Amino acid sequence: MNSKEYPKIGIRPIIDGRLGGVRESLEEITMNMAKNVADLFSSELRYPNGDPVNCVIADSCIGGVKEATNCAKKFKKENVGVSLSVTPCWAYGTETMDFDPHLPKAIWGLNSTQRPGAVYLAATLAAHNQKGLPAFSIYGKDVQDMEDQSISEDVKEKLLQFARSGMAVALMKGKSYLAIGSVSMGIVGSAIDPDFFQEYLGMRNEYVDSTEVFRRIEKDIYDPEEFQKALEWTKKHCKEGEDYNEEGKQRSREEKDEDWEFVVKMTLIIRDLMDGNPKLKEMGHGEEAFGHDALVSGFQGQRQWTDFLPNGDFSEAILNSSFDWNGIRAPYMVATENDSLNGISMLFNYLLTNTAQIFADVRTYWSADAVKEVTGWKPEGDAKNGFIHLINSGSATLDGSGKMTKKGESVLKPFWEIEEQDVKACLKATTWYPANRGYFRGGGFSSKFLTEGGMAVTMCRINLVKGIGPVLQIAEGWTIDLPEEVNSSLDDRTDKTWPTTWFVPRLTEAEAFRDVYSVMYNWGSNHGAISYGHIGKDLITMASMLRIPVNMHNVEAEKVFRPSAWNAFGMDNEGSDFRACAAYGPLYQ
Ligand SMILES: C[C@H](O)[C@@H](O)[C@@H](O)C(=O)CO
Ligand SMILES: [Mn+2]
Repeated sequence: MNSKEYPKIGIRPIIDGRLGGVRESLEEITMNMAKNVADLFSSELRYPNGDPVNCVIADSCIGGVKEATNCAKKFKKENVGVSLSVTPCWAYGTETMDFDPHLPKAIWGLNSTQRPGAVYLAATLAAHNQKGLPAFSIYGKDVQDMEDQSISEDVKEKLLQFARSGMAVALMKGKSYLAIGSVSMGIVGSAIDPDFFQEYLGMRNEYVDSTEVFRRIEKDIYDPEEFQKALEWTKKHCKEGEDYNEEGKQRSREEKDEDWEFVVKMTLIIRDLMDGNPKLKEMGHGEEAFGHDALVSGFQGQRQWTDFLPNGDFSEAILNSSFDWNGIRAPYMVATENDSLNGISMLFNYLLTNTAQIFADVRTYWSADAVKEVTGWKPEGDAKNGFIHLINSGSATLDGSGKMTKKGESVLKPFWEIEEQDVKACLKATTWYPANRGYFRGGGFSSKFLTEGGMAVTMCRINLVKGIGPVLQIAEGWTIDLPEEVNSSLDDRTDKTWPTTWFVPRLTEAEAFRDVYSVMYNWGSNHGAISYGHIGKDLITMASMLRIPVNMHNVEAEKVFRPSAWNAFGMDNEGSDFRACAAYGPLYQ
């Protein structure tokens, strides 16, 4: 996507409008605050295509309503999706405030006592709160001279947390979730709730029956040259594993070769359904060339498709990875089992980090005693309190093997930081086993890797709860390594042809994080979306922008950053989150 098409961050320099000395003395300082923040955002934040985030500054400082409305017009024209007001001085709250009900907004009032920047901040936040337009408050801890135009570390952190989360909100607006197929095995997340998408995320829902994938395979509605290139790459880099199906259930070599061709075609077609492909227009398929403008999709697969056709695991895994036959590229967000709520959870993580995502069943809690009982090994170190087995066939990115490195550490990274050796290492760590024919009667292949331990990760999940609406749950923690024989023993008890991640959440005093068992027990669904890094604070900030309450998290209290209005809903932060979200209702209602 061309970065000009992405939403921008709008910056509003707010000034005391009194001419005859006051305003004149502040013009340069105020405009410089805006320019410095714009430089910060463009240097620190990237769009999903890797380009620096674009900022738009109002044409003039805003001292009154006329300049405020001029700025609003400019922001609309420039596709501004996030709004930040900055000021070193007093100004007139309701005359200068940002009135747009859909723009995530914040105000930075400089803590410099020569002029009352903090007073403007408080006065205007009061206006925002009274008018039901919640805004984030940014105010530095230490007084700085007005002439000191640097951005202190604590202010920088808040500005970036706000901007990352606001940009994620803006990037979702107007884009689609594409459901390919419908409900998978009674998984309620694959029964799309269009009101959630429309009212909370500002997103559209697109639907195609799975037969559309089949039609395009049958009618060769995909790029034949790319198919050949993709098949060659797949044969060379995607090593097939042993067939663990019992004798009578194994597909012949010929059938497996046909399956490889089939799943490669599925991959091209699912991508084209999401993004479109101009090549299809050249081939005379003008309508198919458009695609469905989907930022995220879900493939039902089970059961009707997989009961007679090769499964979607190859397609989901490759599309979720940051590379394919065309080289290193941004990952696609594709949910297996068409679990749209886990697809959105993956999308939240992705838009906040620009890294590929692991889709997993939250499959098993292993207590230390149970591990000792089964393997003879008494868990120690990070595993001593037990751990959770995250595993699902299909949508786990191959980046999730943790074979990419940065300064010698296992990481997942934005595609523009990935190097060829990272790709090779991930492919080498992945084996593609013939699909379990008990589950996948139609055959296909499942990706298998074991995630490297020692990575900070965050698992999240959106759940829809009758009477509340959407709630978000978040568990920060780490991946862990188990001794080889312990890993094999536990993994072999499950589905050894699927990707495995051993996960330990950070434990806290909170009930749901009292121990590892409680995290599993309180998880609201069979699935979770796992991102590299501890990104819980950004998820919490973003959720508050969307008015989605967070029902469970283990993020340190000092990192929780929500609109100032939330404070008015009580002193218990987590309870006030629910009360505020209920009071404001969905962002796009
Ligand atoms: C193959 C199996 O049906 C799996 O798809 C099943 O265990 C799930 O992943 C359920 O979420
Ligand atoms: Mn699953």
